[in-house]
Formats: sequence, C-alpha cells, structure tokens
Amino acid sequence: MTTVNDTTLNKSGTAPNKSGARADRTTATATTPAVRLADIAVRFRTKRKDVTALSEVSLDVARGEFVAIVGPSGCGKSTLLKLVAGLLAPSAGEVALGGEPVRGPRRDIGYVFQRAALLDWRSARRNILLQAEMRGLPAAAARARADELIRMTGLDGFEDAYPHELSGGMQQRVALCRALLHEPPVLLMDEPFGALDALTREQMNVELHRIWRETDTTVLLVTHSIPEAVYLADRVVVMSPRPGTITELIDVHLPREREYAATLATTEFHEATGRIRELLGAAGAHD
Ligand SMILES: Nc1ncnc2c1ncn2[C@@H]1O[C@H](COP(=O)(O)OP(=O)(O)OP(=O)(O)O)[C@@H](O)[C@H]1O
Repeated sequence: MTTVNDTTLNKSGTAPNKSGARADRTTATATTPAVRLADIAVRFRTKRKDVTALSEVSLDVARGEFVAIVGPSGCGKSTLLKLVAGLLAPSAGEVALGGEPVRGPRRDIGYVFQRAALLDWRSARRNILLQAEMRGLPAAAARARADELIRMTGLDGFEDAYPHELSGGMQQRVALCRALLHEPPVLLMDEPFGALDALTREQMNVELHRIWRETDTTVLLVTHSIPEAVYLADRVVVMSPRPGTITELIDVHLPREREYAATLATTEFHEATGRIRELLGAAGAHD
C-alpha cells in the first residue's frame, strides 16, 4: 500500500498502469488521462441554503485504471460521478474525458446505479439492447455484443427472462451489460451492489473485476464498502465529510488476477483496508 496526498497527485497525476506497476512521472504526464478533474468546486443553491458539495478536488484517472471512491454519506461522491458524466457542471474547475473538456451530458460513458432500473415489460436481452436502440447502433452488431456480454456475466439461459423472474444479482448483471453495450471507454458505478446480499455482492465483485480485466474500460466506482473498494481497485480515493475534498489516495498493490479469499488474506489488503478505516474513523464516518 502506498498513500499519496491529493496535493502531490494534483501536480504529478501519476497512476498505476495495467500491470500494477506505477508509471513513471514523465510517462504519466505525457499520457492523456481518461478522466481529469482539475480544481473542482460544486455549490448547490437551494431556497433554504447554499451547500458546498465538493471543494478543491483534483484527480487524474489513467486509461484502463480502476478507481474506487469512498467517503462519508453526503461528501459528494455521486456529485463527482455526475460531473464526469456531464450531468452537472462544476461551479469552478474543469472536467475532461480523454483530454476533451466535458461541456454537457456525455454519451460515451456507461452508468450503473444502485437500482438496476430495468423495464419490466422487456426481457433481459431487450433491456440490454435498449442502449443500442437509444443510440441508433446497428442492430446486428448490437445483438452480437449483447450475446458476448450475456456470456461474460453468466446470464446465459436467462436472456428471455423478464426482470421479475431474475434475482437482484442477475438484474444488476443486466444493468452492467446495458452499461457496457456501446463499449464505453469510461464506466461510472454508483454503489452498484449496495442492495445485494453479502454473498451475491462478493460474487459480483469477482465478476466485475474479471470483466474489467477482459476489457479496456476505465472504472470509477462509488462504494460504502471498504473491502469492496480495496479488492476491486488500483487506487482508492478517500474523501472527507462535506464539503468533500480528497483526504488521501491509496495505491493498492495487489496482483491483477485476484482470487477472492486469498486476496482478503494478504497483508496488503489488511493494511489498505486498515488505513482507509482509520481515515474515515478520524473523519467521524463509520462506513
Ligand atoms: N441537486 C442538488 N441540490 C441541492 N443539494 C444537492 C443536490 N445534489 C446533491 N446535493 C447535496 O450535495 C451533497 C453531496 O451529495 P452527494 O449525493 O453527492 O453525496 P454522496 O457522497 O454521494 O452521499 P451518499 O453516500 O449518502 O449517497 C449533499 O449534502 C447533498 O444534499
């Protein structure tokens, strides 16, 4: 485990590469990050009060990197994902995807939420294909990609089932397939497994990590589970209570292939989860 404070990262933006080794600083600055948040502030003005949700947040996420975001409730984690998706404009600072400033809703991202939000009257396959219909993608290619994702997520045999015939885990798999159908370079996940039982959640963690390894997707995952963050991520962003700032960035030095039980038994896993707990505990959060 290596910890880097946000001030250091603001300037260097270094990030681990796919092999788990750290890219050297010169290479990292020469490479355009998949996601860049530069000096972000977000203020909400409501009739009753003004809320500063995020303040001085800077973060570079490398292409193909898996970053988990943890922090106390209300510290601005969902707000941060909305900025990347272009669903919200920052009050100050710049957001860029692949070097291009984000100026409005982005179609080239995938988004998975806590609730799968499937259409009840459509089968699993037709829920996945909705993404293609909304984007006007060629039907044959979309069907082939949907079949590939169905296989990758172990949904074979349930393609024609309706949402009420699927378990919570299966519904989230359908939502994941739908989010990946158009092969987005960036996948945003907001507490995607929060409504699942502990065992299904573990299985989904293992599957998500395998799918991420098999694709080149950059992932930003918001989670309240410290073990989930450390098991899945290359780096964990730990946030402070509102106004959310980055308290610390934790590099997770685990091998790319991560067998679940063996990973949880490693010293690296214990050190990283311990450090995050300490930081969140010090901030008064008990996630
Ligand atoms: N549209 C909005 N208008 C006003 N305030 C908002 C709006 N969206 C978010 N907020 C406020 O901004 C802060 C951050 O909200 P956000 O949902 O990003 O937090 P979070 O870290 O994702 O929380 P949780 O972990 O509980 O889901 C909260 O205080 C919230 O009330």
